[in-house]
Amino acid sequence: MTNDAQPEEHGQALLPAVNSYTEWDPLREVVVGSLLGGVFPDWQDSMVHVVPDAARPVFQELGGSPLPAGHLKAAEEELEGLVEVLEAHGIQVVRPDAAEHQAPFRTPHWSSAAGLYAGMPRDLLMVVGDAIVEAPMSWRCRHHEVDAFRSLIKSYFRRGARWLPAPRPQLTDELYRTGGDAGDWAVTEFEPVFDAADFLRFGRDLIVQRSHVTNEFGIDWLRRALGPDFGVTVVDTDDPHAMHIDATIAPLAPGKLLVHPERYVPHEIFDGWEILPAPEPTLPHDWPMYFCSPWVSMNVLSLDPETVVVESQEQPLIDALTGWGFRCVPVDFRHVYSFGGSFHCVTLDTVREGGPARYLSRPGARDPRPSHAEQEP
Ligand SMILES: NC(=[NH2+])NCCC[C@H](N)C(=O)O
Repeated sequence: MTNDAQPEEHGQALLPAVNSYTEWDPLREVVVGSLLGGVFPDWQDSMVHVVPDAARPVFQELGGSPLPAGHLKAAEEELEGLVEVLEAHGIQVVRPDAAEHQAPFRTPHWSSAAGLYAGMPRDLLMVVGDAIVEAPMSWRCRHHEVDAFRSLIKSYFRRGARWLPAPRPQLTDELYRTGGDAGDWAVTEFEPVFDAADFLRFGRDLIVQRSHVTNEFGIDWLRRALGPDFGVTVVDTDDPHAMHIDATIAPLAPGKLLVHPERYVPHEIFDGWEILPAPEPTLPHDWPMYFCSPWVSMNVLSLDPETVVVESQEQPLIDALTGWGFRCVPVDFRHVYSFGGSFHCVTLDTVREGGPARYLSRPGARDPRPSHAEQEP
């Protein structure tokens, strides 16, 4: 495992340093996050919409404190296990730099008691073709999360990748909606914000959900930054805690969509795709889950259109995927679940085979809404 792999090292076909257009093409290189030194996030009221109820007092009381050492150590060992499995499949694995997540920081407008971790690159970064996009994340504690990945991004840039950092968000109080009606989003249209994990890539089309961390302004910014070669379509989901689409929809191969049976809302863009409802997760009800729901069971990672990395104890999902014709690669990951995600969340696929093909039913699909987000009154 090196942090400076050369494209020609990817085996038979020469591929650019960064090349990834879908969630399923054969994987050649991937970033795997690290939870080392991770801390509980400094509480912001906007988190109330997405943090599991049981975790709220923990965040409010322990914001900025280290994540529980024993559980974190087990999670880091599971991440190492994932790295070994990926390398055994001939996939190049690169990791982020160590970072001082406990360090407090401030801007002229606000301060944060600490950062968070470098465990979920999917939330922060997105690869679209040969471009690495840095997301303007709305949680203040994540404002410097990219620092742990910057040496990797600079290395990819030096080897020919495009680098698209979104406008650095101000994250002033005007961005956050406190209180309001149940249907209101936690973030206003004050400035462009999104988490990269609210998007999924289908070749020339991306889909995205509006969420408590992704606003229309952010979706508009990305649509314009990617230009006319890519369509960006907003799809609805039925998740009151909406943050990150990859535990609601998981494209596994061309025409095969794994979905959360309640959160998934049918959309014409998936016409012709086989919709595969994920079975109930098997996580014990008393398992510590600080950041997300047990439905991260469906947050799988495709190594190629036939092969999927699945949590080893999610037997109903393994059986279902096997029945749908996939080869499942089981990896222990329940301790990682506790800190916010699973295989798709903790990875960033920087090199996959394949190119900008069309897979969705409205070629060049675009959201018919106006080309810019209306400003909030
Ligand atoms: N990229 C991620 N961290 N995805 C995690 C999605 C978790 C989702 N909000 C849930 O609670 O089910």
